[in-house]
Amino acid sequence: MTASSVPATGTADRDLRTFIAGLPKAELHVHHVGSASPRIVSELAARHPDSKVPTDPEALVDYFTFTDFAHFIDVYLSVVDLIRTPEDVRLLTYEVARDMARQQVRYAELTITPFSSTRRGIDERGFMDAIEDARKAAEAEFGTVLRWCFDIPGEAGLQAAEETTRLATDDRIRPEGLVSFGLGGPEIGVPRPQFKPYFDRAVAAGLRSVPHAGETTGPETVWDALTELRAERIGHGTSSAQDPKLLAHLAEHRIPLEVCPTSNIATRAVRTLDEHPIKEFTRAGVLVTVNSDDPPMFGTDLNNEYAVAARLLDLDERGLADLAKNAVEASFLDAEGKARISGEIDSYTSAWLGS
Ligand SMILES: Nc1ncnc2c1ncn2[C@@H]1O[C@H](CCC(=O)c2cccc(C(=O)O)c2)[C@@H](O)[C@H]1O
Ligand SMILES: [Zn+2]
Repeated sequence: MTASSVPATGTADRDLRTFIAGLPKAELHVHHVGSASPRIVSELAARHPDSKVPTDPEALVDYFTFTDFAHFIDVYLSVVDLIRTPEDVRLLTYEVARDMARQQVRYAELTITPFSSTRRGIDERGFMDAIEDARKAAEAEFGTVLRWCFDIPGEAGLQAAEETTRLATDDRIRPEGLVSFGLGGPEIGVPRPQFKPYFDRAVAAGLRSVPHAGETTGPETVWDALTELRAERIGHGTSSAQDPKLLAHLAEHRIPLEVCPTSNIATRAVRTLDEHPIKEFTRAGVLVTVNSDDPPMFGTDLNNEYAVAARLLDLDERGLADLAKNAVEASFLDAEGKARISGEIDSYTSAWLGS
């Protein structure tokens, strides 16, 4: 690289990052507890000083460096342990929405694991009221629309599945903002088909099926998610790239993938960004959405994930706008909500490009 090409590349990258920062966006794969910023984590850690989570935001960077997926889940659960009261839940949810609004996120489907909170003693009514209260405040004050995905922490077993399904389907407790039903945590040793009866009940109650699959195991897990759990979108789906028939199936049936590039590196599911299969997905015609998963834990945010995708997919502003519109299309918003955000994306992009 010549010395003179350095500033030119830097400028183009900066311009694209500025474009991304203002681009209206939707986020479809982001975890509630995994979105706690260093500021929120240190505030919660200070409230609960018996925890092993560092209170110093700088020390958190080391604490959030993972040796593998199992280590990530251990650290994740230590942050779950910081959330002990409905007021902690409300603070977390409201502050997460504020961070989203700063990034021009207009709509987010936030994955929440209510079982992890109810089993730690938070009253279920208090929990639901706290997330709903924060959802309404966030929409009124920041203009960010939140919807919930309740996920089963698969490794916690069928009792967790039963409890999550009850909380998601019982009209007396399920929150108004709930739209979908998921399955998270480790995949190794946690076969997807055992969760079929729970997904059947959730789908019968009107929820959309969005399990994690193919993040840490092979394409057969994605097939299981499709055939047994009736998945309408796939969380990660990274290993789908190993199975051309699966890629063709995802493309033909318009089953979107919720791709989270930096997460896959941080948990060591993929070795390097350059080896990430996102390009193979778009080449096969799969509807790709880009997401942040657990942004502060992975040292990223949604804007950075769009910049990563721009590099891996060689996208310009129009390509990035199309990527943002993929997320709107793949969302569980109604037609009017989709048209509104897509329209905003188009207006912003036209104004930016001066056309
Ligand atoms: N990249 C990710 N890929 C997958 N999942 C991810 C990712 N990021 C965040 N999660 C979240 O981690 C939770 C894991 C919780 C879990 O395994 C567990 C096991 C045993 C007991 C308990 C408990 O609470 O006592 C919890 C999942 O439910 C999911 O929401
Ligand atoms: Zn996830």
